[in-house]
Amino acid sequence: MPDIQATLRAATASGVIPVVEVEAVADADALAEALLEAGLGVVEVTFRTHAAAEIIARIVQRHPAMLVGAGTVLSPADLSRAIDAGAQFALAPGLSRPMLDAAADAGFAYVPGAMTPSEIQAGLEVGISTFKFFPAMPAGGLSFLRSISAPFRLHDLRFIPTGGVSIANLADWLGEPAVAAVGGTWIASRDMIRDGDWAGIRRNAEEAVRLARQARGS
Ligand SMILES: O=C(O)C(=O)C[C@H](O)[C@H](O)COP(=O)(O)O
Repeated sequence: MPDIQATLRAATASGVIPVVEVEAVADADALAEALLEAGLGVVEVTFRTHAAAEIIARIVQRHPAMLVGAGTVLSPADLSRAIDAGAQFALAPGLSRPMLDAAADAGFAYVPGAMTPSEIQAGLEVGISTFKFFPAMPAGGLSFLRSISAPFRLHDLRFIPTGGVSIANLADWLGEPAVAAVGGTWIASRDMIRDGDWAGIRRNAEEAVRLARQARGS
């Protein structure tokens, strides 16, 4: 099992993580290709469709350049399915004790959601310092994130804001040192995937990569 911190560094290296809901296994290849062609080597495949585990397995097997995260992982059973499918990391919108325990037992890179100081503390207690910040915009945006993370300044927290993130605010988020990457469905929305709009997905991904590079001065 690769080092958890190294996996999370790789997953956040581009600054952008597309969050996808894929219904049809047949769409996995075209989606992965569109993202990879745009220079995005990471994707979060959410367990919001019954095909999620199969889609993860397919991308892992056929597109080794892609780092595949399992998203919306809400139970230890989902986590096992994600790991068996070959996912390299897992994320959730929230945080729960059974999930923290299951991920620790598996030694697996798990990014729970946090939008309260209590959730941050619960993660820190088990050695987790990278959190999804969800729902980022409705919760109060960057100023809210700065406020809740301020007391934890000695803990080197890293956040992945999702929920209302888009090209309109991506640069603001990535300008914040505690933000490791942003995530969102806008790059490859459910409708775009269903309609097979691979060109549109590639364009969105290219734009996100370009803006993220600009924002980070890289
Ligand atoms: O399912 C998860 O694991 C989540 O944490 C939630 C997602 O990241 C958001 O649903 C993305 O939100 P939008 O980009 O505004 O559509």
